[in-house]
Amino acid sequence: MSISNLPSVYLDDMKKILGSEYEAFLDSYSRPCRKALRINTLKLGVRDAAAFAEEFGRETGFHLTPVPWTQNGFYFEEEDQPSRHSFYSAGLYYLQEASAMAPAQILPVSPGETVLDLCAAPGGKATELGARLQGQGFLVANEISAPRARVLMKNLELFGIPNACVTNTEPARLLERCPAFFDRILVDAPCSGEGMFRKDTAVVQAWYPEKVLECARVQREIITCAADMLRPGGMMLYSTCTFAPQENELTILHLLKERPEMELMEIPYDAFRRYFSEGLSLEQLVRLGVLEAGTVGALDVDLTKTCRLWPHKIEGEGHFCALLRKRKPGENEEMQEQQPGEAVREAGRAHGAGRAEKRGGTYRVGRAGKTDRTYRTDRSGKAGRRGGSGNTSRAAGQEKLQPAETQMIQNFMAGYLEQPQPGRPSASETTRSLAGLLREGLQEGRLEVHDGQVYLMPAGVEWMPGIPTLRAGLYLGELKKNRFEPAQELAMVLPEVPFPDRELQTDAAQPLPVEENLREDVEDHYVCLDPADDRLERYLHGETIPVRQAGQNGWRLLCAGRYPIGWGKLVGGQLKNKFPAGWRIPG
Ligand SMILES: C[S@@+](CC[C@H](N)C(=O)[O-])C[C@H]1O[C@@H](n2cnc3c(N)ncnc32)[C@H](O)[C@@H]1O
Repeated sequence: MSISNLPSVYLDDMKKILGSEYEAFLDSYSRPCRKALRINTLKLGVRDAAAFAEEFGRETGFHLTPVPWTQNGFYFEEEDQPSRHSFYSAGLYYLQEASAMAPAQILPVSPGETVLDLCAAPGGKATELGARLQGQGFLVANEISAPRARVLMKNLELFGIPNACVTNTEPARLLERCPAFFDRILVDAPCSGEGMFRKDTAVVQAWYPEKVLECARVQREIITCAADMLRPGGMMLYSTCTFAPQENELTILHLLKERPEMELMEIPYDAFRRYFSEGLSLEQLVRLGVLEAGTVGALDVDLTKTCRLWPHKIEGEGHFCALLRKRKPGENEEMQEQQPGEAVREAGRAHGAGRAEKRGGTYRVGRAGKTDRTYRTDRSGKAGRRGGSGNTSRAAGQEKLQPAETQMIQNFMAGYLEQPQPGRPSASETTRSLAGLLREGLQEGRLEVHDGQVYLMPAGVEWMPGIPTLRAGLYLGELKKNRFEPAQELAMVLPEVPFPDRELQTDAAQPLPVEENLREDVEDHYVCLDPADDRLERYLHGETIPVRQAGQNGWRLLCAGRYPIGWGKLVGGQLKNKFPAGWRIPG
């Protein structure tokens, strides 16, 4: 990127903000942008980043270096082309710019929490938040744009997140249904994108000076709605990929004035101090002419608690992050006086006690482990999920699952949720716990069927109609005349093959000796190919592929190495392709 292509108004502003660092900042435009990927911790454990980089690098041929401010982010080299590796189709990682990994890293998220990503498409942060829940709790990933919401849904499905709901609505409408509802909220706001200028010339071309204030107006609305959806005691992370203070520190200032119950938190700098810089102070904002000097005296806030990521200081693009918390009632007097509305406070208290309930019936939430397992939602039907428009309500087409049907589904799933036998090498901890969660869901009978489509519902959540929803619960497959046809979404949440040492099929024509530790029932469930086998690529294009005939004809989970990528039906040494048309990679 040449500096001569950058708007002069933008450069003037940057010079004022950066002062003596301006030249170094300009130099960063002549440095290449490093590409990065983030490992899906639902599917792979990363305990020691350096060791993982080496081991996974050996397995894939990638040249990986840890991104220092994340636990599971790695730079790769141009030649690695991880999007073309079969592990990409197994959902083992997400390609994401290194600075963009920061917001989801900074927001503390633990299994069991109720989390909202308010501006979520295409899912760079939502996939990480979902992975961090480790199947427990609930993620609502919302996106205002319908086409982008569909991309978001696909990415969450590819990541195998079993407890996510994808909604497609405006923040204000979501707020009507969910006041004081979420434990954690991420607001990765639409912005003027100045921090991406180095990486993407299209963003430079789309920029104009007024865009900064236009975005700032939208951000103020979004962040205020988000704060009202946060339960007292909950935390929110606001981020942008721009440098303009009007979209960053001033948006935070606006929120703190409008919602005094919100407080700015120190970003845990122990982990991040070396790489991130402080946000601009009130005095700096006055010097820049974006804040009136007269207002500063009345403000009691330290905006330097926010943080900025600068491309001349780190190997990443420009970002801004602010961590906020909503005080609980009684934490201070001022907050109690100005809490926005009695209803919100009521809902928040109930939620704190383990169950949120808004009277009038817009929503109720029972926490995991409760016997109340009703779950309601607007859910798009088959056509909707594959790109149609309508959201059908739950009542339409809902059927009762017969005990024999439940049994059939349980039998089908059981083959893929086995615990490794004692003495056999075991799958990763994460994988085993995910298998446990699925088994638990089946045992608790959290299955629902709509127009023949079977869903596994997250534990103890009830979601009332009224929110346009693309996906809620995990789509397991379809019931057809006493048959169960598994869905791609199910393939993506199934654990890795629980036999790490199993030999891989390398040649369809050459039968492998049956390994000692391989039982017939395993042969009846999986086809595992070497991750570099070109039959995987052919499968991803939609072709039928030849494989070794082992066990009976029927459904097989095709795996890249040990990691599932999709279904096929084995018939006489041919694996008939069941990879959905919408997922196929153009040939
Ligand atoms: C920076 S992007 C989000 C990127 C995403 N968090 C990720 O990591 O992949 C901002 C998103 O906000 C959405 N958006 C635009 N206008 C909005 C509005 N008024 N309210 C809520 N979201 C909006 C955009 O469609 C866009 O997908």
